[in-house]
Amino acid sequence: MLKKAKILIVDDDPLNRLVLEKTLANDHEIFLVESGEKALTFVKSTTVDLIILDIVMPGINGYEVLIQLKENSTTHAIPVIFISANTSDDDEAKGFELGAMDYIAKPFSPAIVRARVRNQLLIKQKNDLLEMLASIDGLTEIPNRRYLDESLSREWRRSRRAGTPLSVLLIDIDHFKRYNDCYGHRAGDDCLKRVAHALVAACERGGTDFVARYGGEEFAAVLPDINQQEALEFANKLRDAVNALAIPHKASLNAAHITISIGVATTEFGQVYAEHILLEEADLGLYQAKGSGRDKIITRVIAAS
Ligand SMILES: Nc1nc2c(ncn2[C@@H]2O[C@H](COP(=O)(O)OP(=O)(O)OP(=O)(O)O)[C@@H](O)[C@H]2O)c(=O)[nH]1
Repeated sequence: MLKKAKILIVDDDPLNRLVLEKTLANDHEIFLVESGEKALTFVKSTTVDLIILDIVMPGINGYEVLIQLKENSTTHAIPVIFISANTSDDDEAKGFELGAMDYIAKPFSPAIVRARVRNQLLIKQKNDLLEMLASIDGLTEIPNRRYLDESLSREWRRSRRAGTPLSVLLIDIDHFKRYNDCYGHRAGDDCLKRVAHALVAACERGGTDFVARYGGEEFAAVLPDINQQEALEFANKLRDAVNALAIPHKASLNAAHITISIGVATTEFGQVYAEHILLEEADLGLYQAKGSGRDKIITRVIAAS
């Protein structure tokens, strides 16, 4: 049995909103808004399981709403069903190309709307589960590189489009080979887990900030809307969190405990022409942090390109 799903209905026609609400309110929790702008504002503060979206509306239309939902890491996975009186093949094809899950023609049959909504909610439940399993690193149980790469790609597109800052951090445990050699691989695994959990716990903004395991003893973070100074503060917090663990590392050449080095790359106005540039710059910063003694943070701002 499905738990009551939250469904957002976006339609400028009050009668359509009313009929859709009556059609679905028995089985689901319904929210109604009359414009694309209000829909985008609503999903910033409320998590919904499905959106039923009209296409032709005053202000931004349904296609544009969908584009913006797809570009945002917290809303990109919400299934969208278009509901429209525009029923040409081209309209429908455009909706699917933009990522809509279904397309219902107006006037609609309540029974068909209910059935299609139920189908999409079942698909979403299964997708969420698969997505979660595919995005988690097996050892540390934090997001993996796949999750990070997808998130970076999305956030880079958003930053470029909106001209907003975006920062990327690459974080590497110092002298970890020596740790493995000294304490054994199993202790190395435990150390990786402890560091991973400390990094995750240091992320405060919940949904938007996260730390992923990037590979081996390397971690990474994607920070939307974060400029160089804020990224540096964030990196300092991560470094402090790992230092606070005080994991003994007698084979380290720079401290008596486990430390991390961090490279930070920032685009202040979304002017980076490819997402891999951010990772390359962060990697360069990390290389410099290692070269300047480890347990260090080096930030790099990417100029217009
Ligand atoms: N225990 C354990 N070790 C790992 C894992 N993944 C990578 N490593 C080890 O991490 C070590 C990384 O070594 P290097 O790349 O030489 O870097 P480092 O010793 O940390 O030196 P610097 O980065 O220069 O401070 C290697 O010995 C890898 O075997 C893992 O999942 N578990």
